[in-house]
Amino acid sequence: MSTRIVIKIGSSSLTGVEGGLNREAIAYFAREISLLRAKGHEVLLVTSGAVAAGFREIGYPFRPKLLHEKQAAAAVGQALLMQAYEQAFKDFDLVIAQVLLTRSDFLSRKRMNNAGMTVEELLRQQVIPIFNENDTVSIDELKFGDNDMLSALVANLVKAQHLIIITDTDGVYTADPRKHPNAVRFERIEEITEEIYALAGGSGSSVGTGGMRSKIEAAKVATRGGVPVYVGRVSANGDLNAAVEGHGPGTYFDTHLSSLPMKKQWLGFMSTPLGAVHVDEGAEEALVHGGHSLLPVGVRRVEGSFHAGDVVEVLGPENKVLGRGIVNYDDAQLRIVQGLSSGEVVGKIGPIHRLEVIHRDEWITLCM
Ligand SMILES: Nc1ncnc2c1ncn2[C@@H]1O[C@H](COP(=O)(O)OP(=O)(O)O)[C@@H](O)[C@H]1O
Ligand SMILES: N[C@@H](CCC(=O)OP(=O)(O)O)C(=O)O
Repeated sequence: MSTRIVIKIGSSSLTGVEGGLNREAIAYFAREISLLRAKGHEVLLVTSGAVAAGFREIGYPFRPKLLHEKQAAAAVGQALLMQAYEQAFKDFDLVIAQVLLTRSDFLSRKRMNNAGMTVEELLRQQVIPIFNENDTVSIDELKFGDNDMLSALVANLVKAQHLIIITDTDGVYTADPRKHPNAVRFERIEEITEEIYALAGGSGSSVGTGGMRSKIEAAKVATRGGVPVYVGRVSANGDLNAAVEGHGPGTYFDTHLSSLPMKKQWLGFMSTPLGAVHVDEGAEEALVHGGHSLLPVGVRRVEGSFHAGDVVEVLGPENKVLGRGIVNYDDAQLRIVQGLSSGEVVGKIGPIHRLEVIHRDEWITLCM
């Protein structure tokens, strides 16, 4: 059956330690992807490597650390990267498209939906969309930084059936295998727990950015969105197909969920909360386990400045983030009604449009 597959290739798999593109690697990935296409699968690529490909060309002796230097290197490297992909895919009669996105594109549902429609059209026309972060315009606070999270958001956006994150290690180990040779690989991770987060370290190479931690964060977002994830190395003929078919030598992250509605994905993983609402134990139980809305009576404290319709984060009695929702009160109003029963609320501020602080349809739980 034809499936939709998002493949993320990290800098470490595309470039040498001293920068510059590894054209053999690109030719190899093009061949592997062409085999998936020949089987009728739809393939979308998320590629890193612009900075790594460009820094030597521009004259820097090593991968730059300053933002404007990285942006300059990426501007040079992105062109080289796409040129290399274009040549490599041409050998298989495959047409590619460049899609550069920033985190702020995902903050706006309108821009995100527009990007989604363009990508659907590219796929209809049998084109392979190749995504990267638009490094030259991204600003530090809004950067993906590495492309792991971008690949998860793209996989959710297009409702992919697989997200394959290709890196330079055979998956997730009990510790960074570069530093701990006795570390053991996880074949399957059914649930991403705090323990799994704790054992994942940063990048082990001089060209990679996020390390295993950012891959696990990305896996969490993708699996919550209903997309199963594979993390591993892909280097021999047939490896990519094996990874897609479930017998790759890396780590699989299961999902028991069907794809979340786009509105909830946006709420949970793309929106920016403008304030925080602290709730008591009863409200935590109602929101997280009961599937109920948040009422004023459960609110203990309000932080930040926001308007009705904005996104806020909700924290439990132990300051744990429980989830996010769209709030129906301005922060000033909410401070007046916090802790009040429903009858008291109307007495205090008069007739209101919606009593719930956050309606359950506009809520996503993030603590499970
Ligand atoms: N628990 C772990 N299991 C596997 N790899 C880990 C772990 N902790 C840290 N790493 C490091 O993460 C690196 C992969 O991430 P990164 O360098 O960002 O690669 P990429 O460029 O492919 O995104 C590995 O080479 C490894 O050194
Ligand atoms: N957008 C950047 C990604 C930076 C990066 O190193 O990412 P990754 O290799 O995925 O950890 C680039 O193309 O260089």
